[in-house]
Amino acid sequence: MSSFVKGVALPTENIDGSMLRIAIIHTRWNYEIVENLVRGAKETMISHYNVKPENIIVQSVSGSFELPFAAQSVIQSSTLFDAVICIGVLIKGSTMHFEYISEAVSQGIMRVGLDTGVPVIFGVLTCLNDDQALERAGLGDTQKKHNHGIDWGHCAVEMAHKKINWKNNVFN
Ligand SMILES: Nc1c(NC[C@H](O)[C@H](O)[C@H](O)CO)[nH]c(=O)[nH]c1=O
Ligand SMILES: CC(=O)[C@@H](O)COP(=O)(O)O
Repeated sequence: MSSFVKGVALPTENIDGSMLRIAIIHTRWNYEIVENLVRGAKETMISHYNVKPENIIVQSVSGSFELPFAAQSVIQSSTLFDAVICIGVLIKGSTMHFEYISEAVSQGIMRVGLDTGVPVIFGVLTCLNDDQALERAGLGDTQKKHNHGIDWGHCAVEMAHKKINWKNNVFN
């Protein structure tokens, strides 16, 4: 059995997030799981990068299919956001609904980021059963559990920081 642990290495540079403004848009579908993912992202940005709690705007929508529209609408508001994190949990049921939403949401979220120029983080779990979702939100009772919301918090701050640097031709 491989000892390789799947996961993401943290950014190498020290990032000061104290001036960043981040939006988190989450679903109310599977909210017990979503709630922990949101918590992980928020706490990571605050504790690791000094993002101010008042600069983290949290909005909810019904389900994951609404996330791309919500992200676009929030970005087009008069508030300038440095990054947006879309958080949802899709759990396969007995129809093809899961497959259609998963594809539409992933393509939609990517398109909003590319169209607007604001980093939009894909924080949607696409799970085949409840246990997969619980494990990836740091819940449940397996040793492998890990809250991916933490990863998304790191990613949002890094992409916001790099977007600003790259715009100013800083490539350190
Ligand atoms: N089954 C799940 C959904 N379904 C709802 C859709 O996302 C959408 O809200 C509805 O079709 C109205 O447009 N959403 C999730 O986030 N997770 C699910 O497991
Ligand atoms: C992801 C979904 O839409 C899914 O949970 C819906 O369940 P079903 O396919 O049984 O209607």
